[in-house]
Amino acid sequence: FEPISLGIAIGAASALTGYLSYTDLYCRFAECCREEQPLNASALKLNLEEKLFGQHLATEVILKALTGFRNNKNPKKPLTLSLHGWAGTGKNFVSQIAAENLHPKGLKSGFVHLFVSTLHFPHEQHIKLYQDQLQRWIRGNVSACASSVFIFDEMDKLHPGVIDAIKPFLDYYEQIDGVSYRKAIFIFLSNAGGDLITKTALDFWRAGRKREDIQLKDLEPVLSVGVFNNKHSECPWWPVAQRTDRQKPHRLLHPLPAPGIQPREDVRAGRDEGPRFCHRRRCRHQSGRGNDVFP
Ligand SMILES: Nc1ncnc2c1ncn2[C@@H]1O[C@H](COP(=O)(O)OP(=O)(O)OP(=O)(O)O)[C@@H](O)[C@H]1O
Repeated sequence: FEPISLGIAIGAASALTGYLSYTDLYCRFAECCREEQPLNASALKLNLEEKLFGQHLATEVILKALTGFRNNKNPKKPLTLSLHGWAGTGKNFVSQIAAENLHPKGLKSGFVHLFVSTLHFPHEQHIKLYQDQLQRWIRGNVSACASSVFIFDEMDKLHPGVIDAIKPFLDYYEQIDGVSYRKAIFIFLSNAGGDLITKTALDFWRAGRKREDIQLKDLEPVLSVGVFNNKHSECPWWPVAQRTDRQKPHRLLHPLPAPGIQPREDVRAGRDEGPRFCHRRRCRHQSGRGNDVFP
């Protein structure tokens, strides 16, 4: 079939049968947010099992957290996942799998936003600018799509000032200026604690135990003390973790020798003044102001 004729044929058939709504038709050709659409848990499970190796805890926790969150019509706060592990253990990889299952275009989606600390927030002297632009970015994109996904890579290298800019979106707020952040998903990737996770795995191996025997309870105390409870921790967003843990300590999950996970949900609702809509590769100001620092 030739695509234009096929499109017209589908349109005509839809109009005649009433089978496809305008939205359905539109979303066949353009990317739609589809925030109400539940997550296909079987597809996500299959994806994780087939593509992600050696990360049974990450698989289990991500699957549980994402399906539970997306199938909840009224989440109290956004979902926050924190993945820990050494370099090359699959944190970005698993984030991509998660993103693709939330928005089919994955990292190419206008609803999935990837930030790399050293790339997007490199200069300490520009922290105020980063804070302002990041908050506008999040507001603008959550206004456009409530189920937007924000991935922050290299969290351990992110300036605390920038983390302060993210924190309000993770907290419990019903609404801020009419925008709800409850359906947004924040994924933080960090090398912090990677050595501790690896040491635990090594201890298991030396004791003749299988990697799959490692359970969350084996990692939680190690990471809690070594990363989150340590004044000199590389994990600069400890205050967020601390507050959340106090609220829901049972949600503090620690993963494996690689994507270690620490899912917890945080929430906050907010509203955007709506001055602009930002997408992953560009930021357009409705007011006609200049571009953001983000690519
Ligand atoms: N557990 C895994 N299962 C399958 N493939 C993996 C796994 N870990 C890493 N890989 C492969 O290695 C590549 C690099 O991994 P990835 O970028 O996800 O690591 P990372 O933990 O994010 O590292 P960094 O901390 O340096 O950002 C992935 O694109 C993937 O192809």
